[in-house]
Amino acid sequence: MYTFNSFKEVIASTNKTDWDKLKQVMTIIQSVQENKDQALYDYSETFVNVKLDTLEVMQTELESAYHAIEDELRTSLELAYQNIWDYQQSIKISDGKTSELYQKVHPLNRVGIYVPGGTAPLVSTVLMTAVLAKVAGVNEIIVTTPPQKGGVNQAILAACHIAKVDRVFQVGGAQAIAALAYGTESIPAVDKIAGPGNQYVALAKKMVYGDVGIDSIAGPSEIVVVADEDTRADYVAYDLLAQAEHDVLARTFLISESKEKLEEIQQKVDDLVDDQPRTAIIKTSLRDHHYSILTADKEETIDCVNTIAGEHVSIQTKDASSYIDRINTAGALFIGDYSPEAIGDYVAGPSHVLPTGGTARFSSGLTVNDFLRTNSIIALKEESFKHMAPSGMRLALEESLQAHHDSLACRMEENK
Ligand SMILES: NC(=O)c1ccc[n+]([C@@H]2O[C@H](COP(=O)([O-])OP(=O)(O)OC[C@H]3O[C@@H](n4cnc5c(N)ncnc54)[C@H](O)[C@@H]3O)[C@@H](O)[C@H]2O)c1
Ligand SMILES: N[C@H](CO)Cc1c[nH]c[nH+]1
Ligand SMILES: [Zn+2]
Repeated sequence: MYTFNSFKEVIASTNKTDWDKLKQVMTIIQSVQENKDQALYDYSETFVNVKLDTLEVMQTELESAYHAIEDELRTSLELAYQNIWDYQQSIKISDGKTSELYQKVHPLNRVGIYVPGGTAPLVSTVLMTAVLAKVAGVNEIIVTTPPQKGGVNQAILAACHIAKVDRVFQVGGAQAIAALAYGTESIPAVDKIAGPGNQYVALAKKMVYGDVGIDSIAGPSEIVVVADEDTRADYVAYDLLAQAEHDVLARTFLISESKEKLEEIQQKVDDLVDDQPRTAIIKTSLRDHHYSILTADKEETIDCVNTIAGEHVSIQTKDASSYIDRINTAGALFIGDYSPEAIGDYVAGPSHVLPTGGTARFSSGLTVNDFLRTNSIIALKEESFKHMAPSGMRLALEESLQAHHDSLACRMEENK
């Protein structure tokens, strides 16, 4: 158990780039740039032991998968689809009011979406990304997801059909990010890559950024839970297990001003962990990346949450709503007993693709607006120009940029 002071040193040292892993990822990216499709076939054999005949999944397979999955699964996907669509539509930015100065919004042309599938097929991620691109009006949506023995997961394909994804490729890891960034014989280069993934995917996105757009660093999952003396220990325990089961690198943070509650929750986690099918992953994650922090008071609790800048922050105290205005670095904030993080993973509406590793200090969760770009419009009338230009001319002289000055001055002189 940490105090906030002892924890501060730990958190400062954990959010650093793993340079050795980054070098491995760089080798993969360079290999895809040089050998294109062949590198993708080779990495499929190396990393997932699958010998592929083709990289692309046909559209007809998406439709067949949609009809083949269980009715209950199809209905669940469709409910999630609708909630995601409605929420994203409600937050979509639009053109500024037309005047002499305003902003115009344009959908991106072609985007690549990464759907994780290493240790679990993240069906929900298809909807939490592609639907947003669709609401934005993106012209072409390309999904990549790791190859699987026996073919790509049927529910992932069905979700791609529901979201009207244009093309699907069975390519995973850093090699998928490289293919989307630079293109291969089969996979066209995209304008922006979005979607979460493990450390290799996250590092690859970081490396290709600039040659292509990325959404954020959405790496191994994290949760920060705040509990008080009345919090349900079983609820919190399951919430911690739910994030720990994503990855051995997943991080879980539990904060309370009550030492007894921290101990009770810890005991509950210990009691439940062996019943989970992914117990090996969970135990490693908890052993290496679980932090239980005892804080002195509410101010310190808030300071601690903001310092972590976690992907998910779940407030399960009696005064949960009072935290909303005070937490300013959460990827997403979950308030009260009936907003568990897992409801956000699947069906609430906001995307579950969120920044990790402290990057929520400066990045936001994925939204429809990540698939739009804006440009400003400057369409001045003569009168407005003539009002502004003398100041511009003076500033140009201050910068020793005579041609800038003259570009304005010649228009001041015209039609005098
Ligand atoms: N932050 C978010 O928004 C968010 C959302 C959903 C999931 N996630 C995270 O996504 C991740 C999914 O991870 P996953 O592993 O199950 O699937 P993944 O699809 O992200 O990665 C699997 C691929 O990683 C590559 N890989 C595996 N081991 C490698 C190695 N040693 N060297 C190079 N490449 C290697 C392989 O190509 C493999 O196919 C988890 O970390 C989860 O927490 C994050
Ligand atoms: N919790 C993950 C984001 O960290 C998203 C997810 C998808 N499926 C289940 N969970
Ligand atoms: Zn999850």
